[in-house]
Amino acid sequence: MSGSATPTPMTSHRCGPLSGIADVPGDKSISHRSLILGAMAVGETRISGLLEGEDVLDTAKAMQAFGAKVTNHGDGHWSVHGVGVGGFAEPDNVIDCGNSGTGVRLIMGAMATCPISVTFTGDASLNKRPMARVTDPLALFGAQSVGRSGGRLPMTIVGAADPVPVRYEVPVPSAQVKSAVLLAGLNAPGKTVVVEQEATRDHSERMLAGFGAEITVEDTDEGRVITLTGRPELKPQVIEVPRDPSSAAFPVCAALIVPGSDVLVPGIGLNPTRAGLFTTLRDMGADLTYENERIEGGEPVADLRARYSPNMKGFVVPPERAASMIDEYPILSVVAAHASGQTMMAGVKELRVKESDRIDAMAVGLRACGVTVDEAEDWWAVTGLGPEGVPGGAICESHLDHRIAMSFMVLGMAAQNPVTVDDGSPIATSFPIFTPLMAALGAKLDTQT
Ligand SMILES: O=C(O)C1=C[C@@H](OP(=O)(O)O)[C@@H](O)[C@H](O)C1
Ligand SMILES: C=C(OP(=O)(O)O)C(=O)O
Repeated sequence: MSGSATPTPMTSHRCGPLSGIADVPGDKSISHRSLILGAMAVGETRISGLLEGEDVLDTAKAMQAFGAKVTNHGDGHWSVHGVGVGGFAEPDNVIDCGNSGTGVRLIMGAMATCPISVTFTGDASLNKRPMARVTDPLALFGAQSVGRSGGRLPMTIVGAADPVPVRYEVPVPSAQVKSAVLLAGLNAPGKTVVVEQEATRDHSERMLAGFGAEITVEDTDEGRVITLTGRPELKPQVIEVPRDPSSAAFPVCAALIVPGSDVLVPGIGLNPTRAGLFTTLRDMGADLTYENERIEGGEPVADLRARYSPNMKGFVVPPERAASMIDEYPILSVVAAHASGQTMMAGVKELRVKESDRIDAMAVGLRACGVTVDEAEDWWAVTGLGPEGVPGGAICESHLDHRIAMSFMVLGMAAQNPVTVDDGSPIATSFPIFTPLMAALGAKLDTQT
């Protein structure tokens, strides 16, 4: 669990060129889903390349509490002996999902159509995040929930003893909500239909099909319509988790802004529902190339090569691209501070309900480092200072948010004065090897323990 009682300040100093190969860890979204679907299959799912970040480890513990046998064989190799759809046992203690919105929301979906009662909690960040977006559709299946005011954790969900399938139009662009409904639909007899207006990451759809569920996806006038037939017997899988594009974003963006850099980030998934940042960086004029493009496990994959890019221009990021790069706006704002002109990021109010209010967290820290940022509820704009870089020299708050902490560490690599975050410990939730990986490329990071 992140957010230890003792915060760990971290400082990033201006560094020389970054160079080398950055082997980033496994994809967080796919890692959570591998464990959860593995726990809902009958037999043993084997997983390699699992992200061993705190968020995913909390999901592994939860699956064990529901009766699945989860084994860590070392070096990213895990196995999950599943209990079958509808086979979750009632945990005998509270399920603590730490810092993870994905973990808690997907697990709520998976248990909501089982006749068990489960209390969920998380850290100070997760316990502030909205859960009604998930408990509202789960109520349609017959699940009941009682939480703190505003639909916050800690929260108890009483799963439906006699679930009914539902049709649900997701009101916010959220893969977590979509996935919670689909996972609940697994144990409802008949067809559960989810409609989304904007395509969000489609790992649940792809993986459900891989585990043998009957699932169809149609693009229609009313949106993307996903139809799942309940009560399948899920077949255990052998899963190789691809490397996480959201983690790749940090060495890629650092290389673009640190003079003289040339970094290769191999084996990154370029699923169009995840690759919006890389498209945007190229639109801004970044020297970012896709090498050795290939298909792996049915997904487009490439080695990303990022070189110092002093001529990047400010850009209006199309709002319809937001879902495909939702976790990457904090690090994009750091690149935008090094472009010439303004970068406008609109249609992004979801950023306000992540591990922190990410618009506010970045805006306050960037301003303290000498960057002009304008913002409203649904948009923000960064005025770039060009390749000279930013003054820096501030202590920025990470608000228990790994992406904010890593973004400010990257800012410091090219800033005129060191940049400090008050607490770097949340980085371990998604990218536990961030510090040694960046240091091996040439970054100068100090952790005060
Ligand atoms: O489904 C997922 O794995 C995720 C969905 C996104 O959240 P939302 O569904 O809230 O947009 C994203 O921010 C999160 O890091 C992972
Ligand atoms: C938003 C994120 O994660 P989660 O919602 O799972 O906490 C993230 O990793 O950027």
